[in-house]
Amino acid sequence: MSEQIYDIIIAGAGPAGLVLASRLAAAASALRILVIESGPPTRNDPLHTQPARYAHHLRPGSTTVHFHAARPSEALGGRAPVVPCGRCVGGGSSVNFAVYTRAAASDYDDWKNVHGNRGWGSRDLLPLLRKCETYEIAPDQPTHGYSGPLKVSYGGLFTEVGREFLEVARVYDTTRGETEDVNGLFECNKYGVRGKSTWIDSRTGKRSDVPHHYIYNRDLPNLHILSGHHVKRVLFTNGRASGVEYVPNTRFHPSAGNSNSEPLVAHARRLVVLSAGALGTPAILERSGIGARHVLAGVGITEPVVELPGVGENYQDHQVVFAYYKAAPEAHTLDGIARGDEAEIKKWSEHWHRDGSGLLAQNGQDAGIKLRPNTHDLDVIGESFRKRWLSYYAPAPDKPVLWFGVVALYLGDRAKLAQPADDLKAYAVGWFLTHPASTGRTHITSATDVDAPLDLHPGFLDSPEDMALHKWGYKLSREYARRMPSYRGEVLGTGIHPSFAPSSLLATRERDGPVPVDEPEFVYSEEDERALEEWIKANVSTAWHSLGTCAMKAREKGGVVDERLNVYGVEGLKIADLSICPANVGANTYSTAIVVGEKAAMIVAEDLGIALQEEVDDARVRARL
Ligand SMILES: Cc1cc2nc3c(=O)[nH]c(=O)nc-3n(C[C@H](O)[C@H](O)[C@H](O)COP(=O)(O)OP(=O)(O)OC[C@H]3O[C@@H](n4cnc5c(N)ncnc54)[C@H](O)[C@@H]3O)c2cc1C
Repeated sequence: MSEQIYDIIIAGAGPAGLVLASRLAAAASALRILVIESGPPTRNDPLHTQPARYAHHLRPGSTTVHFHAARPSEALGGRAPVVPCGRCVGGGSSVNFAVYTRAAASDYDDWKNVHGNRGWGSRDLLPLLRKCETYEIAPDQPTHGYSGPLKVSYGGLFTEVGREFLEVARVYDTTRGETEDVNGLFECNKYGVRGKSTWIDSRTGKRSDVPHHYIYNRDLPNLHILSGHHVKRVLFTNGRASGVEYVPNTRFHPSAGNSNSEPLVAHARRLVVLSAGALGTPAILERSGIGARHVLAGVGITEPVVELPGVGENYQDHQVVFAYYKAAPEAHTLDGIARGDEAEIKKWSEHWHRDGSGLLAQNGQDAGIKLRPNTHDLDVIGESFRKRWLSYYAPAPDKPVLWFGVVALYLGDRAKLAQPADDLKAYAVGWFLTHPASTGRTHITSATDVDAPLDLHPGFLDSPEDMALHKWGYKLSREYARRMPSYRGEVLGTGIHPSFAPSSLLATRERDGPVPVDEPEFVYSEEDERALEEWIKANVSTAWHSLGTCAMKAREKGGVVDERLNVYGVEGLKIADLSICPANVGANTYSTAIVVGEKAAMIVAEDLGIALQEEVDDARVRARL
């Protein structure tokens, strides 16, 4: 058995774990830090650095994403959803869609005031939200940063469907108005004047992932990243985390035998941090004997190290649905790149290499709104949502109810297409629930086998008010999409839209172009409503935003960590990833993962008595703004 000694061991190289590792390694050269990551390295690989290549990572057989199959769900009509998570150096930050959105201030304020975590309110986290970013979009915005490692821009090309979505909104929805900054934290329900921003560098067209901007570009000799290895469990000596057991990932080390082989050991003199994400971290804790007694007993651990019933509970996600429409042949979409069309990739690579522009420097998601219902919308949504609206949303005017917007590609199953043509150009008008009422859980099924599937129930649609919001989302989607000049009818195929009766006006048909913006809205019969519900059950899926499974709240309320990220009941063990979120955030989750990493770095630095370095202003960026 090989043994190694470090000061700090971090399990998982996702964005939160790597931000933490980078900040600490830069601040104290004497600290020896080891990060152990299940997946492969990502350095200078265009599949990671070119933002538009994200669909590649979601293909079957992907080596950079792990597909967690959940158990069949009654609320989904017996369907078993799949939750993919990034599994590579950078975690989700290296494979995600690079959509830049930020939570509502009140989301973080809830973490502080409702869940009792001092230091985690919006005013506490704002300096960290600024510290991580360089906002290339506009100068002097009060909540944005201008010297952080991660660049934020509009990307390399404004798609037709993005522009058209906003043009339709200006005429079709005159109630909400526009704003310069949809991500300023303190307001929502307005359309961005230029659309949506991205985690993309405007100068190079590169993805703003964490490895290339916090790790690979820095000289950190005291930081070692061991990729291709799974952390199996945490080791304890007299109630203190003293190291980890880990095994080679047989996918990258086939000669290592199986994942049950004799584990390797790394010792931590000062701290072990779990940063394996909302599905990885609770699994490591449970394999280490920390969790609910009945869950641990179920896998043969009869003597828990610490009994913490909250481990793996409180799972949350955003429940996304996409409704697809055919786009005009001349519209720019990411379909060719997503299909791996070499000529298309070569063409756009030339732009990308030349000046960071074009479709490869894009994510196809350049228009949308963080939406709240008005009085009329509340009537459309119906009574099942009213109570949640009054108790949760009405008192917090900065909280959206849906993210609603356009995505310039067909991301669905090609086997469902009526005509799986290679020249299909499509766009979705899709939505996700920003704070679904439904929650779920995840637990291990083996105490020893790191490759054993999880017992995962994400809980999609378990609460009826979530269904009501999805139905509203679809109704809006059809109305926006068919008014856009690039519209050429719905994408036809099996289950791509609800099975409305052929006599219904809503039935999908071949169409040549858009309807006038003042076209009357569709009216849904009871039969249409039923067809829509069945379709939502069949199509709602993860928004790839898992969180909350080791919540930061009081132990007696199911909490797993305290506000200093310490796991209850042991010493020397912290968690730094999205599993700590006590409640959801109304936005895509990358920015929150980075902020958790930045906050964890502050907390650990305070604990160890070291000073973190500040970011130095990038004068070149300032000159360009
Ligand atoms: C396909 C996809 C698209 C997304 N799109 C967007 C988007 O456009 N915008 C946005 O804001 N957010 C997006 N997200 C979400 C965002 O990327 C995640 O919320 C974020 O990455 C979570 O960060 P994390 O640090 O909590 O964990 P993760 O990113 O999940 O990282 C955890 C890491 O730990 C590793 N790990 C797990 N178990 C072990 C183990 N036992 N041993 C060692 N290593 C382990 C994993 O391999 C992984 O690399 C997307 C995510 C995905 C997957």
